[in-house]
Amino acid sequence: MSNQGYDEELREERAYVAALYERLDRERAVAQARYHGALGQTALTPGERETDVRCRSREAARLDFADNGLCFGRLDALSGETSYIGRIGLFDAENDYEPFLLDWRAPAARPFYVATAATPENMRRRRQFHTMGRRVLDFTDEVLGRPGDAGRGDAALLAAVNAPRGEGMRDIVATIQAEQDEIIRLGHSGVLVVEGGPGTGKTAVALHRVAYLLYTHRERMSRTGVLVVGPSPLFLDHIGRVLPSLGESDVVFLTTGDLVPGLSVTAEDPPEVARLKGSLKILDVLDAAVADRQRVPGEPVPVELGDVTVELDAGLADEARREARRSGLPHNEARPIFRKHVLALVAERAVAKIGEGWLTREDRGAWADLRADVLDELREHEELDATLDALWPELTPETLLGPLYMSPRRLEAAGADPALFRADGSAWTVSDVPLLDELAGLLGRDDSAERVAARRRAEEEAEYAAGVMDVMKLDREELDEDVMLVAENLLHAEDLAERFVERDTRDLAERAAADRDWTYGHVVVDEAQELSEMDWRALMRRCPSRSFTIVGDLAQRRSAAGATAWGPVLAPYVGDRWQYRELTVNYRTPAEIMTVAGALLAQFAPDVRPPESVRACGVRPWSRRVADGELPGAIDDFVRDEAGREGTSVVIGPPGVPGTVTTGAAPRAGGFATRNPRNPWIPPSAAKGLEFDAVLVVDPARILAGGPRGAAELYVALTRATQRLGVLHRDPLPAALTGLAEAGAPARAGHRRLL
Ligand SMILES: Nc1ncnc2c1ncn2[C@@H]1O[C@H](COP(=O)(O)OP(=O)(O)OP(=O)(O)O)[C@@H](O)[C@H]1O
Repeated sequence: MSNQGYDEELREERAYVAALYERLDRERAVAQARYHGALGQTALTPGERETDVRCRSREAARLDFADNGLCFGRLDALSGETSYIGRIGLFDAENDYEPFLLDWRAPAARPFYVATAATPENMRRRRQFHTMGRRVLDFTDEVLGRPGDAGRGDAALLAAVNAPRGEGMRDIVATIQAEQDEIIRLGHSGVLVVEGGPGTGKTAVALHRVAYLLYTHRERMSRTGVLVVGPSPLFLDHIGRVLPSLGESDVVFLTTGDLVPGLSVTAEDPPEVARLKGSLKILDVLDAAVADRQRVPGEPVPVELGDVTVELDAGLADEARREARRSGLPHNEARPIFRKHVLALVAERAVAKIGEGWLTREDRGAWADLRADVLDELREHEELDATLDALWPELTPETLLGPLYMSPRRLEAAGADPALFRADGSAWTVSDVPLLDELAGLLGRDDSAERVAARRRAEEEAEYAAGVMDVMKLDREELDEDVMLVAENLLHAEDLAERFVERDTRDLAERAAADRDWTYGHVVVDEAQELSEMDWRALMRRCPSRSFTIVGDLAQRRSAAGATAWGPVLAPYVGDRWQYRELTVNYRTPAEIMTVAGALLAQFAPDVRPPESVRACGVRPWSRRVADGELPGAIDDFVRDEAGREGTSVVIGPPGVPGTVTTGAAPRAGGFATRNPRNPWIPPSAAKGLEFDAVLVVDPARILAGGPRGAAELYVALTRATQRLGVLHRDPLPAALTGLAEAGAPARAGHRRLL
């Protein structure tokens, strides 16, 4: 295209995109007006109004988000048809809803992502816009279907992956690659496992798949919501803006430590303990621990009644216990059965003793009367009540698990490994969370008292509503026609009562996160290699439809309880009915850094192929040996150097070093990094899933030696950088890292320019 032709087309594209923004503004004004109208709505019940307001506000927010990069490309078909592709769809209401702009998720937009020179999908040309704010700066074209032409032109992709990183992850709608698009739009509704090395876009793909599923199954998904599970609060924060930027909000973000409502746990157990707790074998321990809390008295317990004293002994309690267990109900729900049986058996003994010499069972009526009297007395018997509580206590997951850990006797009785002992029972760790979740089911809830109270409340409300109806009838003549109609339509006082009951006005994400029994329409599991068998069990419970996108990389696994293969982890829930896809291109780490990380990978996981970097950056990663006393100054140099550059940076050091934050906690300034809060020192575990423009890895040999999965931790640390990697080491450099360029001490006054 000649310069003049290009300029002419650019002018036309700018005009078209400007017109799209005008249309967007008009739609926004309408959405805003609808939102304000919903707020002022008086004809609806409070619950209906709340729903209406939420729906309108979501629509307004969706249009607001679309403002940023509204239209990013254009497709020209062989047929001569032209489509513009963007974040949302905009349609011509006056012309049969012809699209002005196609939503990236619409089927017709698919060729934009997958068409290549070799398989043009009936397309002639793909055009990508480079925009700033609302303005199209320029565009690049690819002519499709001409043999010999290069594949997809990567100018837009390279610009995106080279751009300095800012606050958190960005969406990739403008540059989704064909191998990613195939996964995002995959029709399979069951379990999908996506594996790929560091930086291959697993997280990005999983999040865009969520947006796609919400688009294609909007009705079902927005009722149930989607759960995204990530490795740490820091990671969830990092990815938190991607879905809102795609206009999606019905998504709950949790770590496995947050799965039980009311708890938010980040502490970890030592690897061996985590492995024990993470194995499905722990289920037998939990069963036995619950059974161990259903006891019989060691010595007979005297029960003193007005006329007689009888004994509650082991035989009697055991009979009641067997009866309660036979019910198959969870512990707390079987409790009333146990109590009822003990009372009945004690009452029988008491009646037999009181009636000794004058009353036999043949005198049925008199026996029954006396038994009823004795039962009344037993029900009010406080000491017996306390004994029954001790024999079959009401338990919560916490009051079962905490005392279990604190008692070597209880651990032994439950067949547990003594390594599970801990002095503070309630010092919960992330490995305890699925156990607490399991126990919630095993223990159940004795809600008989609540049910009686709820029935009473419902009766009171119905009574109140009946009173209202009476008043309405009395005032008939004074009511205007509309109200009369409403009144006539009220068939039952119960219906009216229901309208007085306060509606739950929290949005879906809040309701779902607070409800252990909530079941989601789809679950995304990120860094899935870290999850234990027990974590999977807790997650599967939350999605009975087994609709999962699972993304991970077995080579990056650090948890001793994590997965070593996907099949065995999934088999108990879906057999072999799951799909597997692989991502192979690294969009984060430049080739120079990946070569170093790849050498390490070849040592600890020789069968795994490192992903291929999409670009090189022309800068060799470096290393420098420092003495103990030099380390703080060398870190300072890095911090100072990076402070003068655009983008983000981090110092990753071995865990356990003073100033290192613990796994999962938000990074805070600490240790050597105190002088620049932009450069916190975090352990490799906390860096999982994150990325930074520049990374300084400290003491790699100590990271390697730091635990059974030290090599995987170092691999994670090395692959966080998008541009620059430096390594400071006090011990000799691990053999795998000898590919790093050796750097001398920088001149104090200047910047190190090796980076
Ligand atoms: N198609 C794309 N266009 C632009 N950027 C992309 C694309 N795919 C991935 N990226 C970018 O590559 C980086 C790595 O992506 P992501 O974090 O999803 O990788 P990952 O496979 O989850 O990595 P890890 O296993 O290390 O956590 C992100 O900055 C992401 O935005």
